[in-house]
Amino acid sequence: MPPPPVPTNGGLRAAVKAQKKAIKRQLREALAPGHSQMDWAILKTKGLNLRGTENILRVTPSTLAAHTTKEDAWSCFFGKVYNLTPYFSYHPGGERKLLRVAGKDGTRLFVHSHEWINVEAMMDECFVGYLVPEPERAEPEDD
Ligand code: HEM
Repeated sequence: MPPPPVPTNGGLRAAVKAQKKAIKRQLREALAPGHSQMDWAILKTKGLNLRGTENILRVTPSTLAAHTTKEDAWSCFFGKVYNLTPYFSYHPGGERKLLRVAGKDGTRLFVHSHEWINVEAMMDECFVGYLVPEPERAEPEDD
């Protein structure tokens, strides 16, 4: 097989720039010690209430939209709503990516980034409830 083409000067510069950018991102989003996926799995076995609610709820889009801060972030994946807050510091893709989907349906971005990840299994202890449509408003009655 012939060797790969040597990049021209411009191509090389672009490659180095992309590499530096990737390293910067990795450093910025490095997980703190004790925050690996194994640590997350262990945390889930501790019997803590990670969902932050007592019962499984029916969540409307407007209720979902009220949970947008890092301290209180809900998102929906494949029709199921999860409390993201406990997972922020464990997410290998960084906290900012999770915050992007807080308060809304994150399925599209989730699938775009890693469709192979089993969100149901990883976030089972953070399951808040099912996304349901807004209740229909009663029409005012004519006299
Ligand atoms: C609760 C939902 C989520 C869970 C459980 C989750 C879990 C994970 C896991 C386990 C990885 C590591 C994958 C690997 O090493 O192969 C990862 C990486 C990543 N995640 Fe997520 N994720 C979630 C939501 C999201 C969302 C909504 C986005 C985008 C907005 C996102 C973007 C990314 C990116 C870009 C990476 C790659 C990081 C890298 O390789 O440097 N994730 N996520």
